[in-house]
Amino acid sequence: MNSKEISVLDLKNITRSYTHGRGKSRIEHTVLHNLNMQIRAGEIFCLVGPNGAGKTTTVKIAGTLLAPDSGSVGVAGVDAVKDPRKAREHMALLLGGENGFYRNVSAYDNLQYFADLAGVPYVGREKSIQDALESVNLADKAQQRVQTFSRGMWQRLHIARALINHAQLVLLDEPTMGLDPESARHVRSLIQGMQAEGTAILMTTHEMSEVERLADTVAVIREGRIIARGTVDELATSQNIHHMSVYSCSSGNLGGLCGVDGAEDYDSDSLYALDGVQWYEAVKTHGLWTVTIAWSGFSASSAQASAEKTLSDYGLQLLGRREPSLEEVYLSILHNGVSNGVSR
Ligand SMILES: Nc1ncnc2c1ncn2[C@@H]1O[C@H](COP(=O)(O)OP(=O)(O)OP(=O)(O)O)[C@@H](O)[C@H]1O
Repeated sequence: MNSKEISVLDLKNITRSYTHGRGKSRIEHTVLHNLNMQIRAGEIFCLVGPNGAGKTTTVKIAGTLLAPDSGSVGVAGVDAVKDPRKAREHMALLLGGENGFYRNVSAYDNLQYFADLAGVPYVGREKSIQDALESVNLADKAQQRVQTFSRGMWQRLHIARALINHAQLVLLDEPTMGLDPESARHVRSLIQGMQAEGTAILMTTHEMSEVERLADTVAVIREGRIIARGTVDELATSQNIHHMSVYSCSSGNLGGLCGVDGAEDYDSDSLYALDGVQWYEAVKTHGLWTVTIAWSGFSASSAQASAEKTLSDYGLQLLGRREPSLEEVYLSILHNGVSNGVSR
C-alpha cells in the first residue's frame, strides 16, 4: 500500500457529550454523533461549520485532550484512547490563543523542552531548533520570553514546535484567527510546507478563502454531524447551483417585499416561490439593497424569463451573473444539505 493511502488520523464512530448542571437539573448534551474522519499523509483536511458545531471538540479528541464517550481514535497506527501519551509523540497540536508554552521562558528554551519531551535526539537538536525558528521567522526572537510575543508569533512558535518533532499529524484550530493578512499568509505557507513534507493536517477555520487555497478535503459539520465531505469542486457540484445572480434595488422596502423599511423584515416566501431560487440573501447598505440569488436551474426554458420579470417588477435590477464562491456553496450546504451525497 502506498504510504499516502494510510490514515495518519482515523476517527471512527466518535460520540461525545457534555453535561450541564447537577442532580435533577443535570442535562446531557451530545455534541458529536458517530463522527468518522480519516486523514492521509500529506493531506490537508479542513473542518468547517457554524459556531458550536463541534469543530474544537473534534480537534481536542484527535489531540487526546478529551476522551470520546465511544468510538476509536487512531494516530499513526496508535490507539490514542488507550495510549494517549504514545499518540502524542506523533502529533503537534495548535489550539489557538496564547497557551501551550511556558510564558516566562524564552522561545528557544520552550522549544528545547518540547523537543526533549518529543524524544528528538540530542545530537542535532540545537540545529533543528535553530532551523525551525528560522523557517517561522523567529530566529531573532529566540531568546525573548514568550509572554512578550504577539498572537502571530505564538502561532508561528507552535508551528516551529511541530517542525522540530517532525510530527506526522498536525492539528490546527483556527490557525490564522486574528492574524494580519501578511502573517496569515505566512502561516498558510508554513502549513503547505508541512503538507509537502508528508504531514497530515487537520485544521478548522471560518475563512472559506483559506479552505479554497489549502484544502484537499473539506468536511462541513453541523450540530455534531458531518453533513458534507469532499474536495472543494465536489462540494460545489453537490449543490447543483446553476449560477449566482446579483441585483440591486433602490426601493427602501425592497419593492414591497419588506413590510417595514428594515433589513430583518423582508418576506422571504415571495422570492422562494420563484422557479429556480435555491436560496438568497438580501443586504441593505446606505439605503440600497443588494440581493444575491443562487439559482438551481429552471424547470423550463421560459421559467428564467418569467422569474427575471417578477424580480424586475419588484424593482430588482440585474447587475450580473457569476459562479458561486466556496462561501456560497457552504451556505447552500447549510441551507439545503447535500443533494448528491458527496462523501468519501
Ligand atoms: N467544556 C464544555 N462544557 C460544556 N459544553 C461544552 C464544552 N465545550 C464545548 N461545549 C459545547 O459543545 C458544543 C461544540 O463546541 P465546540 O467548541 O466544539 O464548537 P466549534 O464548532 O469549535 O465552535 P466555534 O466555531 O464557535 O469555535 C457547543 O454547544 C459548546 O457549547
